[in-house]
Order: sequence, then C-alpha cells, then structure tokens
Amino acid sequence: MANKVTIHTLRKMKQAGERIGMLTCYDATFARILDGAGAEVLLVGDSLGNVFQGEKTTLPVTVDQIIYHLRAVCRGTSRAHVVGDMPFMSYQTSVDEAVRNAGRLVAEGGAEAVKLEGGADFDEVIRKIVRAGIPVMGHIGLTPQSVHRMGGYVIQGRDEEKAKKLLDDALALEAAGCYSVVLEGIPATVAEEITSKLSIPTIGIGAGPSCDGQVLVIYDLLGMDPSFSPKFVKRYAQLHETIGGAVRTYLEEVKSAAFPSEAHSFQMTPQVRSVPDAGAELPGLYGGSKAQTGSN
Ligand SMILES: Nc1nc(=O)c2c([nH]1)NC[C@@H]1CN(c3ccc(C(=O)N[C@@H](CCC(=O)O)C(=O)O)cc3)CN21
Ligand SMILES: CC(C)C(=O)C(=O)O
Ligand SMILES: [Mg+2]
Repeated sequence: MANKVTIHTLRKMKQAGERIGMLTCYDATFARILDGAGAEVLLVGDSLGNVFQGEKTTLPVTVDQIIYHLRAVCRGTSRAHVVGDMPFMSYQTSVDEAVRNAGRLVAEGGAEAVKLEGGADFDEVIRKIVRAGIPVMGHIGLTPQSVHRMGGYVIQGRDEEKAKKLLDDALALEAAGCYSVVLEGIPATVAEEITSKLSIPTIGIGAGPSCDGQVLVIYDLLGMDPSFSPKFVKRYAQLHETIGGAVRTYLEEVKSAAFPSEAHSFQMTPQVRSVPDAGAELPGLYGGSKAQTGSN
C-alpha cells in the first residue's frame, strides 16, 4: 500500500506535468506485474469482451463479469488505482440503475472508481454516481459501446464542428464532477486543446502525445494478437511469437519424451533397510509404518 495512487495523486501529476501510465488488466497475475512495474492506473475494461471472451464487440459484457475480473485484479494490486468499466446497458437506462451498478463495481468488485462512455448527455448520471461517493472517469471520442451508431471504429472529431462538440463534452464531464477523462480515437490537436482547457487529467488512446496520460489494452502492447494492429497501438513485445514458440517447444519435447526429465520427476522416499531378525521384533523402529516428511 506504499504511496497508494488516488484521484488526488492523478490531479497532482497533471499539475506537475508528470504523465500518467494506465493499462487495462483482467487478472491477478497481470495485476501483480503491472502494479509492480509502476502503472498508476489499472482499468478492468469492457475490452475484456474482445480479448478475454473473443467477442467482436464490447457489447455483450455484463456487470457480473466486470465484477469477477475486478476482484481478481484487486487481489493482485497494492499501489495502482483500480478502475472498473461500466459495461453497455449498465448506466444508459436510468440514473438509478447507473448508480446501483456503479455501486456494485465498488462494493462487490473492489473498484476505486468507475468509467463510463459518453459526454454531456450523461451529466446527470455522473453527478448522481459522484454524489454516492464514487469517482467517475469519463470517456469520449471513439466510444466502442457506440460502435453501431458510429458505423464502425471510426476516428471522431475530425471536422471543426465535431471537434468543438468534443471540447464541450469534455468541459461538461469536468463540470459534472469527473476526476479524469479518457480521450479515445480523436485527432492529436483536438486532444491537445481539450487537455489544455481541463483541470482534470486527460488519458489518451489514439489521441496523440499531448494528453496527461496514456492507456493501452495490455494484450495489444504485448503483441498477443498479430491480426489486431490499428495505427494507435505500439507493440512493446511480440508475445504471440514468444508464447507460440514456447508452446511448440513444449509439445516437441512431450512427443520426443525429452520432457519431463529426471529434474522434473519425483523419486520414492529412500527407505532404511530393516535389520534381519530385529526387524521382526521391532517393526516400528526401522521405517516400516511411520511416514517420513520433508523430501519430495
Ligand atoms: N484489443 C483491443 N484493443 C482496443 O484498443 C480495443 C478493443 N480491443 N476493443 C474495444 C475497442 C475497439 N477499439 C478499436 C478497434 C479498432 C480501431 C481501428 O481499426 N481504428 C483505425 C482507425 C479508423 C479511422 O481512421 O477512422 C486504425 O487504423 O487505427 C480502433 C479502435 C478500441 N478498443
Ligand atoms: C481502452 C480503454 C479506454 C477501455 O475502455 C477498455 O479497455 O475497455
Ligand atoms: Mg471500455
């Protein structure tokens, strides 16, 4: 828990010009690695629909599934700020339902904040969640839950009018009480202007270098899926090849019986030989019945 990252840490980082490093995370083992590496924010994103479940969109993800992954991530995290993504239809139908679902991510999942997609249209929902004591991270631009309305994963805010709408939405989110906002899939200049006009930190994904922080889907930066390579992703590893290579070697060794060798095998406990005659009279003394402990 040493210097736990909170919403205040993130605001101070913006003021100090220190960039915020955020990653998605879906399980405890990754959480230990990412937290240990110094990520300030871990997001249990609804992108788990794509990368964990193999769905085409994030739309089928449920509140129960986000909670399940949040619990795992929280167990593996000691320093990072953990955010839970509000999935599709968990906050769009009514303010009451939104507050209840945000509360579930915190109370059942262990999230320290929630994130939801949308601009000024959601200010009432955001105000009520914040009033309930739950910090809200906004998310505007290319909002994947609106994939069908956008007609695909299309970069947003490319003309002046749409760019102005994004700035207005960002200001509305800040006014509604968001402590931070994700800017996804928008021109770098638009993200730069929004970042300069907000007091709360902006976190970009496909939004250029001027945001106060950056977020990427962990599987993308690790290069787990060679078929997913949009322009905004940088691969810092080629784990698809690394994992594939390790598994192919394992399979070869299983087939050639090179694995397991003696080093990965167990031996019986060495037994003390019973002394002829005496052994018959004192069976317990010479290792007949008592189990020994301490070796493999
Ligand atoms: N693994 C993964 N990474 C993500 O970043 C991600 C998900 N899944 N699932 C939910 C959404 C979907 N996302 C996407 C998916 C594709 C593009 C894409 O193809 N973008 C084009 C730009 C298209 C344009 O120019 O308008 C690109 O080439 O970057 C963008 C965001 C972001 N999110
Ligand atoms: C990429 C981030 C911002 C996200 O919303 C997700 O992973 O679901
Ligand atoms: Mg999301």
